[in-house]
Amino acid sequence: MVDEVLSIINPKPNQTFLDMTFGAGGHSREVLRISPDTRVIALDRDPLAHSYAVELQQSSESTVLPLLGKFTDIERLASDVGIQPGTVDSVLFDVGTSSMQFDTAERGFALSRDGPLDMRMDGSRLPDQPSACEVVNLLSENDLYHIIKKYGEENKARKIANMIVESRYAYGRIETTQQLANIVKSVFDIEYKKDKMQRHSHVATKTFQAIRIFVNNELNELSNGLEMVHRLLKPGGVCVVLSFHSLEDRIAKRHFHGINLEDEPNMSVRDHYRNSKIAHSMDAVTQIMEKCWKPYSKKVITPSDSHCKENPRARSAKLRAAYKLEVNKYNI
Ligand SMILES: C[S@@+](CC[C@H](N)C(=O)[O-])C[C@H]1O[C@@H](n2cnc3c(N)ncnc32)[C@H](O)[C@@H]1O
Repeated sequence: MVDEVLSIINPKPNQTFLDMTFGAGGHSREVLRISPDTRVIALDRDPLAHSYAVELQQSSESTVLPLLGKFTDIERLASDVGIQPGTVDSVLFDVGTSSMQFDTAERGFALSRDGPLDMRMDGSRLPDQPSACEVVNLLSENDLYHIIKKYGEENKARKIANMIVESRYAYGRIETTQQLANIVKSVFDIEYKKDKMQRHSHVATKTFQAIRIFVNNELNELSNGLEMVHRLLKPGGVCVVLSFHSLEDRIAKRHFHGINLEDEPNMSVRDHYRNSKIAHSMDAVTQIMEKCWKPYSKKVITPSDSHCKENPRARSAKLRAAYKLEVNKYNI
């Protein structure tokens, strides 16, 4: 959805564009093609993606500032290169894994390629960050259940967590993506099932997604990152979030539109309203969040049918955008 993203960002000379997910630099390069005099700040937590941003900086006539770090490092990193709060014109989060990460078996993201169970977007640069291997082998059955249920929205989470722990006892450490895929597969009678969009997806897809989200703390990163970029944006500046699954889209929606209790998983609206104290505090949170952003559109933007035919992977893409309102309520 590059065209949609660019038409919302609408880059102009002397403006500052913050690419929070540089990856292979597809979006940043398009911004510079349209507007070479836009300054691009290129963040990524992945050292390989960062090296591409450095290459772009060295080969381009434009101003490119490569930053290595996570969304939640952005205020510190931006300040280190002289970017002050309230000075950025546009921001893009194109969240999820890049094809460079997914297609490299050694990174351990893909269940279709056998590799070590790793899944760390930062590679090994942060010594304290656990890999997928440590998560799968060291966490309790109950913790694994919660991760697979919450981040994978997997109905068979309980059985899968149990099977992982049984396999650890029976066969020792689970080291590879194929071992984990086979353990999950043994809980199902089939290898592939149809997803909501009637595609055939491997039965371990949701479990892999859940573990990846946990390893990289992806949902907290996005939520806290949105608060930080709000402070960096100018009033009237725009933030775009392009996501590929519902958990991330829900976070963007919460920030840009406020909380809709009807949308909250595992949460009964009636239960909340039974306790008026909670209902009151939820109302207050909603109001504060709504005053931070003015949504670009009421509804989520999805790719056209023709776009999906050209690029089937884009089918689950969801785009939301919002403008920063004058008053920054996050600062109170
Ligand atoms: C889908 S790719 C972006 C592709 C990019 N827009 C392009 O056109 O090439 C997502 C990128 O975001 C990075 N990423 C994901 N979560 C991040 C986080 N919390 N902090 C920094 N980078 C992150 C990943 O490392 C990955 O390179």
